[in-house]
Amino acid sequence: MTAMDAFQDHYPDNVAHCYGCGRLNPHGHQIKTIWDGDETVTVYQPEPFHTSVPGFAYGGLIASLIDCHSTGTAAAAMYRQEGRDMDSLPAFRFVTASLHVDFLKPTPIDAPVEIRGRVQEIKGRKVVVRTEVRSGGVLTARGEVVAVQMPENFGA
Ligand SMILES: CCCCCCCC(=O)SCCNC(=O)CCNC(=O)[C@H](O)C(C)(C)COP(=O)(O)OP(=O)(O)OC[C@H]1O[C@@H](n2cnc3c(N)ncnc32)[C@H](O)[C@@H]1OP(=O)(O)O
Repeated sequence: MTAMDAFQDHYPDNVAHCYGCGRLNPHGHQIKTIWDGDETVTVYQPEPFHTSVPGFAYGGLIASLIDCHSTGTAAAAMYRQEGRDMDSLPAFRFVTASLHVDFLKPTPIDAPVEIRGRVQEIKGRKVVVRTEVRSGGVLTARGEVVAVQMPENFGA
């Protein structure tokens, strides 16, 4: 994997349909996340239809970006910890067990949103990721996600 490869570009097809991060979902956000040193970065341009109060992004969009940025970060961190390429098998795929968001300021809709994440903890199948959301360099939201490796029998 090169520095500019997005984590989501390596998701196996059968788990690449997520509304937030699946590259195979034409209606979804299709976010792209990369490493920047020990941090992970996603940059996303909201669309006009993501409006909450006119001029500002809907909080659910911000939560969704934090969510999928963090599950992607969790997977990438596990590969990194094991010194494995993201295309190697078995694949690490994470789902959200817990999503916490603090909305600090309104997030403008007409500028790119930058989400930066850091891994706080890796324990067994669990990865805790903390994120900060900025627009124009201004911190507008913080998030914390508990991501858990998707069980074989997910949904059973
Ligand atoms: C795969 C590519 C798509 C990417 C998806 C993008 C994000 C999504 O929208 S995913 C969809 C939304 N999420 C879901 O539907 C998940 C539904 N929940 C589940 O399936 C299960 O509860 C699941 C898998 C999260 C955890 O269940 P299970 O595998 O039995 O976990 P379990 O063994 O109990 O716990 C593992 C660890 O996680 C912790 N944990 C589990 N649930 C939570 C929670 N809600 N809050 C905090 N911690 C939790 C446990 O405490 C444990 O930690 P520790 O080892 O420190 O004790």
